[in-house]
Amino acid sequence: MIARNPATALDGNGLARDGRPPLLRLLAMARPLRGRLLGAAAAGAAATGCGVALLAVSGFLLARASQHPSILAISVAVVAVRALSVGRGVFRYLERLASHDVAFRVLAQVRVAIWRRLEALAPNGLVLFRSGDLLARLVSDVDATQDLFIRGVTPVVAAALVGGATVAGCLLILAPAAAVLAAGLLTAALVVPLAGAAVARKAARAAAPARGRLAATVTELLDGAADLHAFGAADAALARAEVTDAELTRLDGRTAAASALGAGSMSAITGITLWAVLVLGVAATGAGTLSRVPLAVLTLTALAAFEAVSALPAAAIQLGQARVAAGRIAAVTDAPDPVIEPARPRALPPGPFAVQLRDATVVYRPGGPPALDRVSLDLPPGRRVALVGANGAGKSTVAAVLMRFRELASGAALLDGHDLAGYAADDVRSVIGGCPQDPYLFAATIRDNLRLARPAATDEELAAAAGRARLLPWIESLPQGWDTPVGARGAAVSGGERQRLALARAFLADPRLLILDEPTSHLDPTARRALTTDLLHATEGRSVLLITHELDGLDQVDEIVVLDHGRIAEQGPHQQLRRAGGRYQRLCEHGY
Ligand SMILES: Nc1ncnc2c1ncn2[C@@H]1O[C@H](COP(=O)(O)OP(=O)(O)OP(=O)(O)O)[C@@H](O)[C@H]1O
Repeated sequence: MIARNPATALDGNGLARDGRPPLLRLLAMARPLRGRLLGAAAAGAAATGCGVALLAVSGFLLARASQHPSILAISVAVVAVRALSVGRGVFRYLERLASHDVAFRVLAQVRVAIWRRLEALAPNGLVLFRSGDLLARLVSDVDATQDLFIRGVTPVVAAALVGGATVAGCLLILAPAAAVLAAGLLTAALVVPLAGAAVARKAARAAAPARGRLAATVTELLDGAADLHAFGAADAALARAEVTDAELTRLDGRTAAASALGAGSMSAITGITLWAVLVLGVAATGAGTLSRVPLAVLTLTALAAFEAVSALPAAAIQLGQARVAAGRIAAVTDAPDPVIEPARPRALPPGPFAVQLRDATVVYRPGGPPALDRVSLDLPPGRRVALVGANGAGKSTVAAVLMRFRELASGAALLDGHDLAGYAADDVRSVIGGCPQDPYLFAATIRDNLRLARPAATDEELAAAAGRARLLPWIESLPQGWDTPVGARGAAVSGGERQRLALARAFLADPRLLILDEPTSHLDPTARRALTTDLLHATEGRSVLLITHELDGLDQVDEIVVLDHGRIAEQGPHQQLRRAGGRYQRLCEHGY
């Protein structure tokens, strides 16, 4: 029989959207690990029980020893003290081991679930989140939810079992004292934690978003450092980060005050209860209904009983924070799908295919103007089409639709005559893709950045792709050649080299329909013309959609489509549009 690995046996869909509160959904993820969680609770209760029993037996031993009995009369108690001391340590260790094991396994699953969701949402579904805030959700919010398993389950079970058993034990010694102890324990276990959580609730609700804001602000400060310095805006941006930091410190201060209040109230309730138990016990001893040894046992047992509930006020506050964190995680996992995956995806056609848009309409904001308004476009195999138009005309939106990053509001997108939405998004992106408008270079070597497109690419294939992007002589001239690091976001290479690296990456991926979204942006006019000439040369005979503001060289493409405010203003070959007296002619002659 194959052993089931509890980590992989977890319910990976536990985070899926449903009607339950986010914290309960997290708890449900631990369902396959409930045996461990129960074991942790049992071990926690045993450890706390050993602690209470240890003090009770010690009380008995001390009081009985003062009466100078024979060693035989106390030998059982001596052995019990040793066993309970060892037992307390061993059970506490087992409890920590099991509860942390459950917590970390669930946390790992939550992180994977969030990451999968981020993958599905990127890039269009993530525009509502700041990247630093997403990082805070992925790291600190997920960390905060571990308290659900470590402090939210075991201490509560231990407090209920051990508190109840202790009161029952005391009932056998002195009923009124047991009643007082029960009242003290209930106040400490319910009133103090609930009051502490209520005081900290507002701070807990505000602290996690503030932590996300601070992470986002710091990330943006680092990413935009050069621009902030260039515009003399660094001090103002730093001041904004300091305001968020001060707010977070104030909120953490409130949480700490609530914790301190809880700890102080706990000590006060313990002292008052103990004093009352002692008064009742001494009175009973004076009345002759209680002897001295049970009095010592009763008093020390009452003192030890509070150990069972001492962790609850802090646990209640931390559970409040875990609840907020779980809500922030759910906001990511519940974010609406930018595209709907088909239940039974269609297989991709084996050979060349045509791609078409039919009256395609895209609306980004409900009620807002369409970014694409009934656009129809034909991209037959082997045809090179250029998409031109002013900023905001909708060119990148066409690319987003074709790569299944964006759903249509109406109309159709077809691949090989079938609805694009019937294919799995990943399948579509394996055959339609290329170079995004703002390509990302990782802080890795040139080789690794290119291999991103095809991890198994051989050195010859890498060299061929780099050659097509006219990069090879430059790479070979570098002292470290292919192993040259490009820096974070390609900061250690020039804008033109960055563009060509992105282009080489697109050539290496070699999708059947190559979409190049402004591959010459950020370049000077000479470099722009050179790169356009190179890429038109390198893509001869292939299916290409070239989105560009660079009109030089467009006489080489088969068709030019001019977009204006989301609509096709005109389309046709360069020679025809160049003298048609329309938008394209104006763009060529006046640049607007
Ligand atoms: N994620 C988004 N959310 C809301 N509106 C968006 C989003 N992306 C684009 N838009 C809007 O849709 C319209 C078309 O944008 P798009 O990026 O397709 O234009 P473009 O022609 O590629 O522009 P550019 O030449 O500047 O890259 C613009 O008005 C833009 O503000």
